[in-house]
Amino acid sequence: MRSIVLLGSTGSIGTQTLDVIASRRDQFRVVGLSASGGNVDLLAQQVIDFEPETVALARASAARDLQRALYAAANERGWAQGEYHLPRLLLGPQASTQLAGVGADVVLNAITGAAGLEPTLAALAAGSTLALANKESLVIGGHLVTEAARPGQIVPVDSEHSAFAQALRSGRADEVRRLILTASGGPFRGRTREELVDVTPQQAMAHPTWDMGRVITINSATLVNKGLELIEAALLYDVDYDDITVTVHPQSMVHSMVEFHDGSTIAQASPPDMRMPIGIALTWPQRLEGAARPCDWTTASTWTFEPLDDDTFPAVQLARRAGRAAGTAPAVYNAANEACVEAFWEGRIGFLDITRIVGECLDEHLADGHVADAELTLDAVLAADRWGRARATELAGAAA
Ligand SMILES: NC(=O)C1=CN([C@@H]2O[C@H](COP(=O)(O)OP(=O)(O)OC[C@H]3O[C@@H](n4cnc5c(N)ncnc54)[C@H](OP(=O)(O)O)[C@@H]3O)[C@@H](O)[C@H]2O)C=CC1
Ligand SMILES: CC(=O)[C@@H](O)[C@H](O)COP(=O)(O)O
Ligand SMILES: [Mn+2]
Repeated sequence: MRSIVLLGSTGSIGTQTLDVIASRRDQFRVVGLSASGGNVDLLAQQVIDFEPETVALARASAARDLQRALYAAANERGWAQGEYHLPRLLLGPQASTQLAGVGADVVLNAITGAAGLEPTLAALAAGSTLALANKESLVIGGHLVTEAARPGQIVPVDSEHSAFAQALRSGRADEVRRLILTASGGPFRGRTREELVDVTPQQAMAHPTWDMGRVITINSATLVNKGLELIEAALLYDVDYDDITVTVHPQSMVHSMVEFHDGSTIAQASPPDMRMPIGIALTWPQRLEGAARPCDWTTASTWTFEPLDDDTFPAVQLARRAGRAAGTAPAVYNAANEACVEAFWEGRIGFLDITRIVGECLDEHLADGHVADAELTLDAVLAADRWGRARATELAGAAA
């Protein structure tokens, strides 16, 4: 029986993780759940269903709402007070970090954004296996995260990196020639820049193959998600940026590939369903039987691959720059993007402004304020994160 702490339990990855666990109570015990406090009704249902010992809420003011929601959810099931479980509550901005550090067998970090960094470090320090969906924490933390981990302690949940981990088992590290990172291309694949000027957040949310949270869905539309994944791959598998190729594969059936030095390419394929990578991350290195449906070979289908249009979607090139510069550059890339996604969502900037502002922030940071990789500290990452957000918000204001 593995004990699981699930951070970000009310989100897209969080709910799918609980879906995987729900039918396998003999294998997994949920000991902790965390959320920001934005959806206490769902969190209350999860508490009643999974009976975690501890619940962490980033917004302390949501605690009372959670207690009310728990009472209402129990009432709905006809339970009186005392008949349902009341977890210990951790409250405030550090609550998920405290929960991540309790020493569960597996901490699955499915928080969105840079807020996942300290929980990631706490899970590693506590010796837990870190099932990592929150790619931002690895990207911005860089070697602070990889060096805090013992070999194999970080298991990727991100579908592409799960594919790499699975394919890499086909050969030795010194037999790998390059990684091929697949991208769906997002909802605007094939469009020109002129055709992207007026696109709306609603159009950007129409991902062709995956149903995901807001930030990652907008990031898929700009290709910033692929930029983050490029840095994630370089850090996880210690591969040079020159040896990672991005290819657009609109069907999202092949989740990524590894090319070996004998000319062989090993691909991992399955329908776009996160329960597969979530399942294998919870039981790595074993596979979790029945985690998701396999490919259907009874009907005709076509899988296509095409080069990325870097002129229309500059996010991957910007990430290559940030990743190569390392140090605090990836933190600025991510923070500026998070601020821009919010500004785009609120109608303060246009779609093309997102990568334009991220690029400008990166240029300014590299010219002045960049902390090199050798000098990187947690404080430097957090300062770069604050600076990137503030500067991007300023530039977004000027664009409005
Ligand atoms: N969705 C997907 O298919 C995939 C997602 N990922 C990655 O997984 C992560 C989560 O994505 P996704 O599930 O889509 O996101 P969602 O927006 O759907 O969910 C985010 C979750 O994080 C919680 N949260 C947000 N801020 C905080 C905080 N400061 N402290 C604690 N909890 C917080 C939210 O709580 P609340 O509801 O209370 O606001 C919610 O539970 C991201 O890093 C994403 O890039 C990677 C691959 C695929
Ligand atoms: C499911 C998953 O891992 C997402 O990160 C997915 O990759 C998004 O798709 P694209 O960024 O390729 O559009
Ligand atoms: Mn992915």
